[in-house]
This record gives sequence, structure tokens and C-alpha cells, in this order.
Amino acid sequence: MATEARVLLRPVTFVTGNAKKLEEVRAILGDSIPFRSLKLDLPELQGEPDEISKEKARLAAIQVNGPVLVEDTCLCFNALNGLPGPYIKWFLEKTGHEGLNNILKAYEDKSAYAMCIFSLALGPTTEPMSFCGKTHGKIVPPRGPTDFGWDPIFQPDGHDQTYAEMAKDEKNRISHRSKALALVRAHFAEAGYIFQIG
Ligand SMILES: O=P(O)(O)OP(=O)(O)OP(=O)(O)OC[C@H]1O[C@@H](n2cnc3c(O)ncnc32)[C@H](O)[C@@H]1O
Ligand SMILES: [Mg+2]
Repeated sequence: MATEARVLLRPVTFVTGNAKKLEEVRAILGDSIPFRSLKLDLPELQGEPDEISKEKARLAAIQVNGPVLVEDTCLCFNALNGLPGPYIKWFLEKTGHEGLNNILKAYEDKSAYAMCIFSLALGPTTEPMSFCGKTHGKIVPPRGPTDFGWDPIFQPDGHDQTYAEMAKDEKNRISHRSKALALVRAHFAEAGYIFQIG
């Protein structure tokens, strides 16, 4: 049975307060999905990553009054059963790369995964849908440029460079963000949205 086409009268607005995320989303999506961006720092609830991301989408859709895409990024240490997870932003701000390494000194297991959960809300009254991408790796002492978050301390499995040391297009090929965005694209292809943007 053919999927019912849904007409979107406005481009999807990707809402984030983080310029580096936006840069990667632009590079990964190219012109595959028509979107514009809006810089807003949305409040983030505590809870499970999926719910934090969906709640961001609900709040963004109310502000934009149209279709929105948001994402929430987690850095999860296996020794800590997934923490800091969604709270990585505050851990990074308060303890830095060194502090994050020090936390893991108490444990043999330095493995971690980067996770990105995108949430799409078609409007302020529709329930958001989520798309999750993960890349597994380990936490290492910082190496490489320090222009994006915890990139210098995350070394993905199968690579001898940290995210920060990698060329941007290489990170984008294997990253948690690109895996989640592949699912977003597949959803757009299947859902058959039609953009009628005047
Ligand atoms: O407005 P939003 O989209 O929420 O942007 P944010 O910067 O607040 O981002 P998050 O709430 O998702 O918090 C994730 C933290 O991880 C950082 N981060 C996100 N993606 C990253 C990546 O691919 N590499 C390194 N650091 C990343 C980001 O700078 C934050 O400190
Ligand atoms: Mg945030």
C-alpha cells in the first residue's frame, strides 16, 4: 500500500543553540531535506535521553509553530552504566577533558559510546518521532583541536585518531550524528512528505 503523502507548507526548522552541530548537520544532509535553522537554547529536562530529545522537539514546535527537528547528544561511559549520558554538557563544562578522564581512572573499562537522538515534530500538536545513532569507542587523554565539545577525548573503535583529529568528512562518515541522520533521511523518503513552500 502506498504511503500517504503529507504536505508540508514550511521547511523543517532545525533548532539548536550549537553552531558546530549545525555545521555537521548541514554537511551531512546537504540538500537532501529542505531545512532552515534557528538558534534557540531550549530548556532540557532530566530523564531518559529519548524523552529529553522528544521534549525539546515539543517545545521547539510550539515556538516555531511548524515542523521542527532537534537533537540531543549523549556521551555514555559503559563503566558508569551510560552516565554522564545526556548530562555530558554540564560535566564537560565543569570538569573539562581532564576531569572526564579522571572519572574513568577508577575503572578498568574506558569504553564509551556517542549517541545522538534526533526528534522530528511535524507541528505543535503532533507527537515527535525519534531517530537514534550510536558510535562505539573509548575515552582517551585529549588529542587534536578543541573546537567541538568532547571530540578530543573520544576515539571511535577501529580508528587510531580521536574525533577531533579526524578530517571533518571522515568524522561525518562514521559519527553518531550521521547514523541518526541516515534514519531521518530514510523516514523522509518513506513518509513521502511533499514540500509546498511558497
Ligand atoms: O541547543 P542544543 O542542540 O541542545 O545544543 P547543546 O550544545 O546544548 O547540545 P546538547 O544539549 O546535545 O549537549 C551535548 C554536549 O555534547 C557536545 N557535543 C554534541 N555533539 C558533539 C560531537 O559530535 N562531538 C563533540 N561534542 C559534542 C555539545 O557541545 C554539548 O556540550
Ligand atoms: Mg542542549
